[in-house]
Amino acid sequence: MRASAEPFLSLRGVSKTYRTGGRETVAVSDASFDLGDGEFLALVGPSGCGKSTLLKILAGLHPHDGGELRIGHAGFDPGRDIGVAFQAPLLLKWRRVLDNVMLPAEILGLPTKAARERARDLLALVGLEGNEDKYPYELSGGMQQRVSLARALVHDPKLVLLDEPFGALDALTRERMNLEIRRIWASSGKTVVLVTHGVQEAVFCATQVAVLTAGPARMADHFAVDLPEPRELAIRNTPEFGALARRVYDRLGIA
Ligand SMILES: Nc1ncnc2c1ncn2[C@@H]1O[C@H](COP(=O)(O)OP(=O)(O)OP(=O)(O)O)[C@@H](O)[C@H]1O
Repeated sequence: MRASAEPFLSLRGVSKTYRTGGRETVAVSDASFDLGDGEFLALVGPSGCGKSTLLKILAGLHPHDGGELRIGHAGFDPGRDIGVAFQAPLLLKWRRVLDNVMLPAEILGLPTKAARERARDLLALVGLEGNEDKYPYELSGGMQQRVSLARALVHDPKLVLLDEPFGALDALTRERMNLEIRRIWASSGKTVVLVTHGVQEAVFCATQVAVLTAGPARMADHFAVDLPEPRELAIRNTPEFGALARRVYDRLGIA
């Protein structure tokens, strides 16, 4: 692990209750954990357990209404240093693929030439070389999701928040993207938080796994994944991997 003395992320008793139409929904209760610099955290759990809500709190899109949250070190700028990719790709349909990827760099006023080069490199990295001038409607759902992943990285953020970014991909592309996101993570030193329903994906990708359960939403477990690096897909067949995956299934009450 690459944790420094002061954690990059620190949550203590973070909670969030939605109040709509006279109804209250406890989406997150008592989320407490530390995450070191350059760690890769997977938030895993069933639908409705509050994973997306927790990610949106980290992204600064939703306020939390209880507990304490600290992100980044001195000089960390949430507007500049966070990259987010959501379940839905949310591309602008009137902009070509390259211009969609460029969007955060434009908003932040980063030098155009360097940003365009980086956008092209990222599109190649996610397997979309040659699609730069297409419009989103010309791409499959999985390709659109990969554009949104490239867009989340274009401004070189320190913290990357990924909400089920591989959900719409076929199984083979999903495995390839798991390897790619690990490669990007390993070579960049970024801190990554990945929301997923996939137990195997969580254990394969992450250095830390947090298990959330629904009804009521709460954190059921949080552990380090001490598997050797770099990881290849075959690691999923080892007893060590199997034991960690079983631990998650147990916490989720899946026999
Ligand atoms: N904007 C909102 N207003 C009211 N309730 C909400 C809102 N967003 C989420 N919820 C509720 O909060 C709970 C947690 O939702 P959340 O989307 O965080 O779960 P999730 O674990 O990400 O689910 P999924 O895996 O299906 O995306 C659910 O009961 C959901 O209905």
